[in-house]
Amino acid sequence: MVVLSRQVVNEQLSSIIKNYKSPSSFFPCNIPLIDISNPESKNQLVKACEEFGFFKVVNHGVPMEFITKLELEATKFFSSPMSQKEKTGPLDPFGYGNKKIGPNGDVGWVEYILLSTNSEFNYQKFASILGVNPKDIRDAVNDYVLAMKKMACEILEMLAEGLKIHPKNVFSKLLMDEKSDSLFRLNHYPPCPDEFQEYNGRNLIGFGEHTDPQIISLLRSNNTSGLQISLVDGHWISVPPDQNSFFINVGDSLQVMTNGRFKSVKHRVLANSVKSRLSMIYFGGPPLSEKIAPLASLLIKGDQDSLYKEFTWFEYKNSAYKSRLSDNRLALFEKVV
Ligand SMILES: C=C1C[C@]23C[C@H]1CC[C@H]2[C@@]12CCC[C@@](C)(C(=O)O1)[C@H]2[C@@H]3C(=O)O
Ligand SMILES: O=C(O)CCC(=O)C(=O)O
Ligand SMILES: [Fe+2]
Repeated sequence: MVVLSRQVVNEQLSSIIKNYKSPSSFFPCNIPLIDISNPESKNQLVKACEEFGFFKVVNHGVPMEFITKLELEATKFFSSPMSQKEKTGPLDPFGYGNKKIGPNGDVGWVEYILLSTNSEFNYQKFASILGVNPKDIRDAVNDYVLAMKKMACEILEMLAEGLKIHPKNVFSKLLMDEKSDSLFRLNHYPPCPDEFQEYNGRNLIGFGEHTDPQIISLLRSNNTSGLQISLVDGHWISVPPDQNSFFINVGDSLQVMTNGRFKSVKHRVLANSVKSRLSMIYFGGPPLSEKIAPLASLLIKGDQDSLYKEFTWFEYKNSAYKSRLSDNRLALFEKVV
């Protein structure tokens, strides 16, 4: 990162700290660990989505080469001068972002690249500014995103089978659709200097608490800690990093499609004082026109009413972009009983 004047940094920090609400407590907890190469793990997957909305996946079959190649390109990008990185922005809504998250005043100790997996993002511009071979970064993102889509679909099909829903592609077809509104994000959390870490005697927020609006998110990070998930009782637990595994979380849309049976997990990232954290996240989303509603088969079986009003992904996304990061975005769409 470029060296900023102390005044600028202090202003940004006090803004980040102002947004910091809940105290950080660390509870030992076993995060579900799932071997997706074993077809028997379907029930475990369902249980993890019901209890936590979060789990760790091993034996994922994603070639290590895809991961390391993208990590290398991302590291090159984030270590280039700020003036160059800023040329790839501003976020519109895709491109480079620094400290500002979303359009409504949220901030964090993070810089990132946000891409649509479909739109023709201008890799050429991106790469020529960096002075790297455009093909390298484009290929690295494409290979990686394709592998994420495949894994996300495998997991969603196992979940449908675990829930005994037919056909098993009810969820995965939304990601397979050529109009699927999926995103890809590279987050870089620079080490946060000690004197700032201890500011107010609290940990600084890298990425504030939120739920992901999409169907499912697949996260891979380097070996730096920081990610925390919130348990139903409101306690935060730290997720030990593991660069060889993937962390999956249920998004708001999947919570709705399962009529609240699966939980969209609240999560956040704390800044680390020593090491930088690099994470790559694939957000699997439906086409804009898709109606997001509980699956009929889940309602009939349980003889239950839908907990949610009807809405399309377009409507939900618009509403999400009007919200603050920590807002309960689904609240607006819950039926009042
Ligand atoms: C305040 C914000 C910032 C949002 C939109 C809105 C509410 C939720 C945020 C996220 C969270 C998940 C990834 C992301 C890309 C998404 O789809 O929703 C984020 C997006 C952004 O970082 O722009
Ligand atoms: O960067 C991370 O580790 C998680 C960030 C996150 O939750 C997000 O971008 O939605
Ligand atoms: Fe997230």
